[in-house]
Amino acid sequence: MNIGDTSGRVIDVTGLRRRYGPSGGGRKNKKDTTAFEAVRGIDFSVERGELFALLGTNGAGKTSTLEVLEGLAAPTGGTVRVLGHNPYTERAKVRPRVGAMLQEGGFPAELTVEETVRMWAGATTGARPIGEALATVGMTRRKDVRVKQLSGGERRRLDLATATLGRPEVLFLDEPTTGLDTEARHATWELIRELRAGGTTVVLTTHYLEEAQELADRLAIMHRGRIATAGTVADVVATHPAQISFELPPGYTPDHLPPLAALGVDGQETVGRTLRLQTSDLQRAATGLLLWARDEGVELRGLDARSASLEEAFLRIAKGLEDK
Ligand SMILES: Nc1ncnc2c1ncn2[C@@H]1O[C@H](COP(=O)(O)OP(=O)(O)OP(=O)(O)O)[C@@H](O)[C@H]1O
Repeated sequence: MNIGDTSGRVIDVTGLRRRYGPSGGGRKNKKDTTAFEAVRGIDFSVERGELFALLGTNGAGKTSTLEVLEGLAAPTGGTVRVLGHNPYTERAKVRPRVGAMLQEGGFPAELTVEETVRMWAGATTGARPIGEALATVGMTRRKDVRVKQLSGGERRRLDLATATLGRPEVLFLDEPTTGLDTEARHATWELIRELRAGGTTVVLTTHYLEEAQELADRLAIMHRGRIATAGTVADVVATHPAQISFELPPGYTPDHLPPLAALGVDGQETVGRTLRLQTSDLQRAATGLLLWARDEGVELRGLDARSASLEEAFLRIAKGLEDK
């Protein structure tokens, strides 16, 4: 029995695979006999009202995943449920309840912004008023401009206006702020936060780690078709070491320091006079070093102690997997 979406889980992805080429979908070129598996068995779920971010290197498989969730492509393996339904075979049940902002909106170039939104509203169940849709994305003053005359950032805003027109329960955003200037990016974040506060479940892909850090309740980092790590920002960051760096005092070498392993230091490197220490116990290592410096009566110039950032975690994951 299909019970629809009564639980808190709005999206359920199990063992998802997507292949392009002869035995999958994708390329139309019949001479092309190469197959490529862009998504290689991934699992994740998204709870109602959550914002889930898919991060990853170029070509990691984010868009390929999102297209399956949006019902635009069938998986070549695994199962996907959106609001309790198969988004591909039961598209008619799912489509009215979701909004999608694709990487390329592809609106008719000759229509004005307002005409575009009106046309879209005609095909959207329970569309919000056109004026409101334009106002939310800050496009009211640009309503009479033709699509072909819009800047890249303005097109993204128009994409967002149409994606949110039907007040969707689930919103898919593929790189929503790519090409936006800083102000427009922050305005878009604000809008996404408002939608989320109103109960919309959001899945977004992004290349901006700051965006994921700002918005995501949970995230997954994809690399070459697989999920390398997933969790809250804090979970992902916690699996990577914190760093302490400082200049060695004049006349000192690393050998003068207290035994670093006993302070919880797992790794170290020296660049010129600067020593960089990695630790999974930042407080213990920092306290030990500071006490040592006080007892020695030396100054640790340029002292910097901080947890890993999402960016560092991301780079380590990408690099670590690249090396394998
Ligand atoms: N129609 C297609 N035919 C063949 N290969 C494809 C097709 N579309 C995508 N791919 C390949 O699948 C892989 C994943 O692409 P996808 O667009 O899902 O990655 P992505 O994580 O969204 O990347 P980006 O961040 O660069 O947008 C890439 O190697 C890409 O070249």
